[in-house]
Parts: sequence; structure tokens; C-alpha cells
Amino acid sequence: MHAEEPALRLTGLTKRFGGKTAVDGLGLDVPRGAFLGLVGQNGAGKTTTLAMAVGLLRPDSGTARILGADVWADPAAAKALVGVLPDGLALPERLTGREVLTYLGLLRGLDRRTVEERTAELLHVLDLSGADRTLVLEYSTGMRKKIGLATALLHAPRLLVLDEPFEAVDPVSAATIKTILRGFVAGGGTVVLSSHVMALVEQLCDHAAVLDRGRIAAAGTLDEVRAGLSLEDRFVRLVAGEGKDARELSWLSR
Ligand SMILES: Nc1ncnc2c1ncn2[C@@H]1O[C@H](COP(=O)(O)OP(=O)(O)OP(=O)(O)O)[C@@H](O)[C@H]1O
Repeated sequence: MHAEEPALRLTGLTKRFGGKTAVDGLGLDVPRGAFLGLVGQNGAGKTTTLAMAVGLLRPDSGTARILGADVWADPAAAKALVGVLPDGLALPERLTGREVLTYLGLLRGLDRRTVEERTAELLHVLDLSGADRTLVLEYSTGMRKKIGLATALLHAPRLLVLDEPFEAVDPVSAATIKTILRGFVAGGGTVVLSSHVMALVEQLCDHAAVLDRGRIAAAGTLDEVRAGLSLEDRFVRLVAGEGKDARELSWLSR
């Protein structure tokens, strides 16, 4: 860990799929202790950016550093520092939630007792204790998100990178997750999450980054990004401009 480096530093990140540039020379610094919401339209490049940031997808060019550790040059160091909830997380379907956490905890090199204690605590806090004997195969979408979050937290990382952590999660579970994430930041951790829900980012985050067609259109503290507007209004101005024609689908009105 380099004392002077931010929690996450993305420099010149670029990814092309065929002829399409999904992420285009993207640069972003996330300070330590920040709770950052990454917002962008469908297809703006959020998932691609986050996957490159944590070493799940190799960029065509550019670098990602987690607390100073280069994700591609020094993956073991970088991955020990980060907990990830990827988009469409693939879980071992034929294991129970407890087995998944035990398996991944031991793979992470934690000792058996620590794994047992943390697993029990995470299942309890995330209200998954009742699903102890249920195979992941039978989990609902929201339960999958929660067990995915538990796998991201298990090794006590310093940075959490979460792709749409609240999608398909009920309000009670969402409140639990928010409390966990706030506690994580209060304890000195850093969170980066993507979301389409501006109100959620305004309520939860203290930093924001707006992604537009693979580039950062605005980034900074929430107040800097909002620039005196609501995040939603600012977002719409940044990514859509003013001129969207509200008269489209006029045949729908009687
Ligand atoms: N594996 C892939 N192959 C081809 N194109 C891809 C692939 N992954 C992403 N893309 C394209 O890259 C662009 C960015 O996609 P990405 O999933 O990163 O956006 P996003 O901001 O996460 O979108 P959403 O909010 O809809 O999840 C899109 O145009 C998408 O079609």
C-alpha cells in the first residue's frame, strides 16, 4: 500500500468491443474514505469500467491501481485489498450460502475459525440465516445480491466495488446493506458503487462520477457534481443536453 495513493486510481482506461469503444481513455481518482456513486445511462460503460478497475476485464490500454497496487502488474496485492460485487455474479449453484462463504473464505487464505465466525455474522446481519440449508440455485435475485455482498466483505477489504448492489433488493434488505456500507466507510473503508437511482446516490454517497459514452463527464464531491441542482437534473443536462423532445409518442395522449 502506498500511503499517498487514492483508494482507486484509473488512468486512460480504454476498452473496445469490435468497432465500438465502450470506455474511452477514462481517468478517475477515488479518495480514501469516499463513498462514490458512479452514474450513467444504459450502455454508458459502468459495468465495463468497474470490471477493468478490479481486474476482471483486461483493458486495451490504461491502468487501474487500488491503494497503489496495480491491478494487472500486481494482482495478488490489489485483489487482497478489494471486495467486488460484479454484474451477474456467478456463484456455485449447488452449495448453500454458508458453504459458498466457507469455500471462498478458505480460498482467500483465511483460517477456518475466522471463516466460521465471519460467515455466521454475515448470514445473520444480511438476514440469510434462515436460508442456511437452501442451495444458491433456489435463491431469489435479491438473496443472490446479499450473498454476493457477503463474499465481497468476507476478507475485510479496504475498498468495495459494487455493481448495482441495490438492484432487485427489497427495502428492508436495502436498509441493512446501507447500514453495513455506511459502517464500512465510517471505519475508514472506501466504497464505489454504480446505480441508476439518483436519489439513492444522493442519500448514500458523498462523491459522484457521471459517466457518459465511456468518459467521465463530471466527478468530485456530491456538491461539486450537482453544482446547485439536484443530481438528476444535473445528470440529465450532462448526458442528454437540454433538447430531448418531450413530444415523442404524442399518439399516447388522448
Ligand atoms: N462483452 C461485450 N461484447 C460486446 N459489447 C459489449 C460487451 N460488454 C459491453 N458491451 C458494450 O459496451 C457498452 C458499455 O456497456 P456496459 O455494460 O459497460 O454499460 P453500463 O453503463 O453498465 O450499462 P447498463 O446501465 O445498461 O448496465 C455498451 O454499448 C455495451 O453494448
